[in-house]
Amino acid sequence: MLLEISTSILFGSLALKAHMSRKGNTSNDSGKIQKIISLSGLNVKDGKRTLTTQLIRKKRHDWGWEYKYRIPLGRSFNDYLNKQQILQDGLNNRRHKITLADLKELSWSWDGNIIEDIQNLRTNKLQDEREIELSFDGLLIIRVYNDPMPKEIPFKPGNAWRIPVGVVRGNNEFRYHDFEKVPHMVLGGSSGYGKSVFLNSMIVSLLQSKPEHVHFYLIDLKGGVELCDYENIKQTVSIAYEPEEALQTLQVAYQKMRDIQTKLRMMGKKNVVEGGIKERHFVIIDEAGELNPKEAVTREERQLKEECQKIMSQIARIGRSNGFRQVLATQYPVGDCLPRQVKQNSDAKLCFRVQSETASRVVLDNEGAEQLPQIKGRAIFQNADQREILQTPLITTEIIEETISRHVVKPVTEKADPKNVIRFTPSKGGDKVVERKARENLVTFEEV
Ligand SMILES: Nc1ncnc2c1ncn2[C@@H]1O[C@H](COP(=O)(O)OP(=O)(O)OP(=O)(O)O)[C@@H](O)[C@H]1O
Repeated sequence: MLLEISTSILFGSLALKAHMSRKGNTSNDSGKIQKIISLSGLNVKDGKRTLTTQLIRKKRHDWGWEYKYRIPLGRSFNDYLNKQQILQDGLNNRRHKITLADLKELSWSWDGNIIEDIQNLRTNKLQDEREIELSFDGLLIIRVYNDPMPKEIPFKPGNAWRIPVGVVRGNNEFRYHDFEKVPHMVLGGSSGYGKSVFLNSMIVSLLQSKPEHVHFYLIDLKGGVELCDYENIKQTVSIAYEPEEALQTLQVAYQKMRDIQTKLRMMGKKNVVEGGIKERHFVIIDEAGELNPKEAVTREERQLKEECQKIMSQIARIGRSNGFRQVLATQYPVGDCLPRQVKQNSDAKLCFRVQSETASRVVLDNEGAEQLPQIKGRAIFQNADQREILQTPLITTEIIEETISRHVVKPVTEKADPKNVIRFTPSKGGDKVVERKARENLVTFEEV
């Protein structure tokens, strides 16, 4: 009898331990974190005293543990941020041990080959990576997550002017960006981390939820490889692949914005919402760094790029009330690649991994994006209220093609009313602008 009771208690506690361990709830790493902090040289010597990083609070959550530390005088949050990888690797070391709970779990699913099962368990443990995140609110906050974030999230459209941005940790909740609330966005990230995929998700989401009211002014300075798919849809008013064409596309957008402004003034309304205007106009520039006048070789090129940046700044300043939204993406976030006024007016920022703290500052006004893991689609999304790490959706070519196929129109060649013609210096690709403007029956360009 006594033996039966003690066996039940033993197996009951083993089962509970295995369950807790599966949920990651038994692993309290505060001691280990403090040890790693100390070994990586973050404590401070003050004469004979050593000032340490003091644990103030720890809290268990469904997703893992949160630890709060007071950092010693003489250390900054950045010092800890620079050691993030060391901390993460140190914490993951311990997981390589096979525990009693693991063996207990194994016994439940044992299929007769214990050696192979233990080998598999060890391999899985070695690949098992917990991720950590650091932040600062007066105290250093270290979050240790039980499970890594998913590396691939399928595309899911938003609704109205809300587009999907990505999925956050823990409950895998989708975050959206509402262009009615925050009209402009900047995107940054080193090559190959997901800027263009994100732009595609955004355009497809808008096409699916607002096909009758969305208008695009697309500038693809990566030679047209990313946005050319949208060239022949009715929502694309103008598209450009070279800086000269970019100026024309921006001029078309600017002219339209002025027309709306005049219309609203005549109606006595302050903005498109008050004026009942449902159309929204999206100026999207992939590789805005190509329009940086500082990078120009000739005087003409510099003037052209300055003109482009002037219009981008004006759209950023007065676009909101006139229904204009601007999204700029850049792979080279250096100081002046994004005009100051554009940055000041773009409260939404999405930054994939970048090379340096400086690049992170250009996009986010904060460091951090240089510490993101080398995972495609992993980004920091920041607006006035919050800053979160998320995994952006991966849209498939099939979804893009299927969405586009619903809106393709044949290029129209008729000209607009001659009295609306603006003159411009000829360049490659000008015809494309003429065609689209004529189709929309807006102001058109005519070569001189
Ligand atoms: N959200 C994502 N989830 C998973 N994989 C992704 C995601 N975004 C991009 N990728 C992968 O990364 C590749 C490169 O993405 P993308 O073309 O968007 O990079 P980019 O930042 O625009 O690079 P570049 O500036 O060099 O063009 C994609 O072909 C895809 O395989």
